[in-house]
Amino acid sequence: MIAQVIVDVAAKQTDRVFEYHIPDELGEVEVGSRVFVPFGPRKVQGFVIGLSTKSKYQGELKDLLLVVDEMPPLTKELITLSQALANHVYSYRISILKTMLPRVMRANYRKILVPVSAKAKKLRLFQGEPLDLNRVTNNKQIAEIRHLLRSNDAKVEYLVENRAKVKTESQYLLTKTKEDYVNIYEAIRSNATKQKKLVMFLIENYAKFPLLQNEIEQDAKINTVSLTNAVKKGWLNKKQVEIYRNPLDDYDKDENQNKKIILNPDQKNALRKIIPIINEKQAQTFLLEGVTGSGKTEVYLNAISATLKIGKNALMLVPEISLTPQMVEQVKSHFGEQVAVLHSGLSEGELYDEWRRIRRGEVRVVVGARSAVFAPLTNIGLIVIDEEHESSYKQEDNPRYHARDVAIWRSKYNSCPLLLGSATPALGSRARAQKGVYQLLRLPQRANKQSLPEVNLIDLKKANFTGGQFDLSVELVTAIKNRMANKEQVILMLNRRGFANFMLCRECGYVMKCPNCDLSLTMHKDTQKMQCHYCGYTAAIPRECPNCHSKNIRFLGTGTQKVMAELNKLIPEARILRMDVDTTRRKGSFKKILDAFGDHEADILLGTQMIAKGLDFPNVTLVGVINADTGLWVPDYNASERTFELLTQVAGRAGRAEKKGEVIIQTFNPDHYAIKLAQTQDYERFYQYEMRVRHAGNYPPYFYTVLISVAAKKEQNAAREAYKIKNWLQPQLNRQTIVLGPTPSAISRLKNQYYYQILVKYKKEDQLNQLLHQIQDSAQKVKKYGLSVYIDNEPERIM
Ligand SMILES: Nc1ncnc2c1ncn2[C@@H]1O[C@H](COP(=O)(O)OP(=O)(O)OP(=O)(O)O)[C@@H](O)[C@H]1O
Ligand SMILES: [Zn+2]
Ligand SMILES: [Zn+2]
Repeated sequence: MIAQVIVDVAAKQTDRVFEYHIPDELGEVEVGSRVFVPFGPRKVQGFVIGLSTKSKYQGELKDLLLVVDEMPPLTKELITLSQALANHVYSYRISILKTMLPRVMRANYRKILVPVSAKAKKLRLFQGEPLDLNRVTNNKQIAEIRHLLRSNDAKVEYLVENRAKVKTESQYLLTKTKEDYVNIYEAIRSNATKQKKLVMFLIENYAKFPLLQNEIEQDAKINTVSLTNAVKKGWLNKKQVEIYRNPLDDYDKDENQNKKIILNPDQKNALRKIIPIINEKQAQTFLLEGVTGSGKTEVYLNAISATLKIGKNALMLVPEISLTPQMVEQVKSHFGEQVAVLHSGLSEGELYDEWRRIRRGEVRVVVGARSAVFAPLTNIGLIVIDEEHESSYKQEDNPRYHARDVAIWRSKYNSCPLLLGSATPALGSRARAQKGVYQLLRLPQRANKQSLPEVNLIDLKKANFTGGQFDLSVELVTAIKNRMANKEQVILMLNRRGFANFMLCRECGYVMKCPNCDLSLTMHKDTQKMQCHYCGYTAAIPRECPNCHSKNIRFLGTGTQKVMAELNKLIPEARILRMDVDTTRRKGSFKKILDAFGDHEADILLGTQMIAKGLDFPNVTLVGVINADTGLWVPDYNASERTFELLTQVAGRAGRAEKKGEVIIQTFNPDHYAIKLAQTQDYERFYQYEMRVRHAGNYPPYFYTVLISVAAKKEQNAAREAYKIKNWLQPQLNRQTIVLGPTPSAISRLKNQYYYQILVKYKKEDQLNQLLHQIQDSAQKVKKYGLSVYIDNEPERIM
């Protein structure tokens, strides 16, 4: 047999199928397997994407060396998907295949130097074993290595290091009959109490065996020494077994179980449309547009139940799952052990375990963040995407895929419905529903008939502030105090989008910037450093202007820490929880903070955008937005959409149960339509308005867009190459197609690279895909000049 392999070398020349002969001793090799193959002078990893009996290749095929995993990590579906996606997102197929694996399984290559000649083997350099080249730093050694390589006394090899470790534990098995153990028990000296205890345990728990070490130790307070002795005496056998780490151990399983929910008529209506399509196994996409607190989750859960009922499995995506432990708890309490969870908050081991449970067909429901769209789940009968408008569903790095597009592909492949849900659908999704491509379902009211909260706008240009800072208006502070007097809770959001805490000199206007990037440095109080958010560069906080040495410098902008200090001063009795990137860095900290807030251990939850979505706390009656505007001036065509969506979502956290909610939004632009329409939380009106804006500007969803970015160390090289691309591309496109640029990106320099970009807006271009692939291919050839070209299909950000 012959294996068709995609090798793990990301380059144009290798972005194709290579054939290898499968030697008999490897047995049957399946499609989807990870393999190890000789490739030129090296050995590399690859994926088997097909099998054949004949080859067109004239010469003799090399042998496949080994199969890495017991079970092929990728399914046939995922192999097929990888091809379609590579074409769509202008990525090498190997990059896609690797993206489909959990992080832990993406092999690390270790370069090692292996002695060849007898002379080399005796060298001190090797000390009897190959040398790890990644560890070599000293110049003398490097010279010696070069010399050995040139004289062919040594060669470089690549070792694949699989980081994923299976967790094992000791398991004990019985060796004798129950009667035997009784006899043994009788024979033990009466003062050997530990032995007696152990054997009695074996007799009493005879039917429960085999048992894991910690099960025995926990149950019977029998220690390891006793167990080891028992094995020596032949009373027990011991072996190592594989166990799964359970990431949901710390979730309270029946928290929601007592809450019996009777579906309201809108929810029932939605399900009446969805369930027949699940049963008929049709690839229909639904858009569930339901206001905040309308009970979309309940619709998802019922649809998943219906899917399981017909013997099919369900895949559910949520944005950054660690942000919504509430959602995970609900799914878990409904479907219990049949659920696997995949997200970046898990440890590598936990992720690997969950992933294997899915691959082995041991679970029926998968919940996860963006990359879970590649879960190796089979027999899929329903895909759900919650908060489908979330921009985190688009991966910003190569491969630049959108989870929604992948879900649509899988829905077609599996012939099953896709259910998208949001209170603020992406404009493009809503437009597709308008055209009938998706079926629109609406939940226009909150689940319990409670009205949406009332929203007040505070004009920051005229506001009265309390305290010495310009962060908190009198109205907002008064409202917080009122709510606290009622023992109700408050969510305060500080918008960090397009925003920084930077240093400005009031004498000469100097702004402290990163020497590598074109960005101002952000001040971090906790680390006492000025930091670049893109490359990580840090510098000390200056006491005087680095430019003119004036002491008259200011740190502008506000941060959660500063607001927290301010609140502590103004309302000393307030208990405040802070939630931002700094307080949530450690695993599990999200859940801790949210649990504490849910248990009313604090009055105020103060956080960045991460608290805007999905939270459901019945006791929250006031939501305050400290600064609504920062995102409005980001130079992106969708800045208004993002702002409307964020404000509507965060407003929706207030008054979700019996008590009525109130929202206060502080803004410099109370007349901007995105803010005014967020005040009424009227998505449909925003949709109508924004569609006209997009139409006038020839923007999506009226046009498709592709962004071509060119990066180089020297600015003129990036610009020159960008013009070359445009001049080559434009004459080959239709007249109505718009090609904008090249322009320097809004952030034109990042990590010492200059960026120029071209935006192509088009309605119909049959050749474009092929032309872009050509651009990508020729970019490979000029790579030696330090140029790189990125192609982003339907970019979420044009900066
Ligand atoms: N039929 C119902 N009757 C009473 N309460 C319900 C019903 N359906 C859902 N709920 C409750 O309403 C609250 C809001 O529901 P859910 O969190 O699903 O809203 P949502 O639509 O996802 O909102 P958001 O978009 O703001 O996240 C929850 O506490 C839920 O338990
Ligand atoms: Zn930088
Ligand atoms: Zn200065």
